[in-house]
Amino acid sequence: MTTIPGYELLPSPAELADEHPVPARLVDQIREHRSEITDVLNGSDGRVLAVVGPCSVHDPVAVIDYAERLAKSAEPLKDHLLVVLRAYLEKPRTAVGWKGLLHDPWLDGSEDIAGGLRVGRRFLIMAAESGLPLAGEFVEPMLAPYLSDLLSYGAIGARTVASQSHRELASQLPMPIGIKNGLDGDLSVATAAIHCARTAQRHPAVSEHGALVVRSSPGNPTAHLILRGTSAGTNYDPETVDAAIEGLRATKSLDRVVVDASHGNSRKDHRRQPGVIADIAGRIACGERGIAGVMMESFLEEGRQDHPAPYGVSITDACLDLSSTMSVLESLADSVRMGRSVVLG
Ligand SMILES: O=C[C@H](O)[C@H](O)COP(=O)(O)O
Ligand SMILES: C=C(OP(=O)(O)O)C(=O)O
Repeated sequence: MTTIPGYELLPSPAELADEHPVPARLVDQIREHRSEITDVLNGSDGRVLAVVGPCSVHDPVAVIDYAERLAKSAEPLKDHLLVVLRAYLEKPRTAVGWKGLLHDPWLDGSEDIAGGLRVGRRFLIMAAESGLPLAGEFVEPMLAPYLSDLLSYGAIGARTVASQSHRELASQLPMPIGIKNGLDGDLSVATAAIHCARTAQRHPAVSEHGALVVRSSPGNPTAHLILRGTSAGTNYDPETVDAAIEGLRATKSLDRVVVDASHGNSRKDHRRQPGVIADIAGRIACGERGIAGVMMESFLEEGRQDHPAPYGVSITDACLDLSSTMSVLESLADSVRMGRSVVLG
């Protein structure tokens, strides 16, 4: 094999999957999780989706610890909430910064992406053993085939919602895809992205054997909107949710939304997340059906610190601690139960 200066050859997605195969029982579990999440999103399952976990995975051991504790504590809520673990291995940056475990697994700026793919895949297999469905954001479309078989929920973020290649990727992915509103809050961009993701596309992609191919994607009917707030403020108020749903209906898209309590909706202050969820929970208790789920940034300990941070503390966005997260989820589960009795009369 010829080595070209400045290039480093990566294993193909198939080679990496051979090195770190998904055990058969997890393949079945992931298939079931994707279908359960789809049912919750379209309302045929009356539970509410709760995508919770750290802003980013920088210490796989701490996140597995978090996942095991979350899975155990959330078990009693399972009739009302479908809890999904944020297992985010890539971070989109506003300017420059650490791009996540996949890009820089040793957190030393060496950007060993081959190492990151291996560590990331091993981490996702171990996290799936917690029994929780896993969520991730797809930042670099070329890296998606390395890990997408392990995720049950995907996100396209605020910084890439207008990107054609991300919309094409969403049209091919085999799991429900949440598409965030952009930083400026213009919902028409996210609505257009959802419409594109629902539509069949022919587009360039990387095959499982690492070849550059033209792929025919069927379109993803599970693409839906995540309201994450804007650079200027929040966007989970009833009027914005109703306007968003109207826009989604106009393009015959999935007409229920997920509200991200973090980011613009908490104005980047993690302590505001419980208030956002309490507001949503109150509306759900009164019979609101347009909100299919919530997202929260949560880790073992609250807040954030630059690397090296203490065990269980985020090194990217500030998080709510696990015990406060559980209180929030317990109240949300109560509201879902109450809302169901309102809807059923
Ligand atoms: O969710 C995490 C961050 O908000 C996102 O990656 C952007 O981070 P940055 O603005 O610190 O670059
Ligand atoms: C980067 C994220 O969100 P957003 O795209 O909304 O900023 C995230 O959820 O990690």
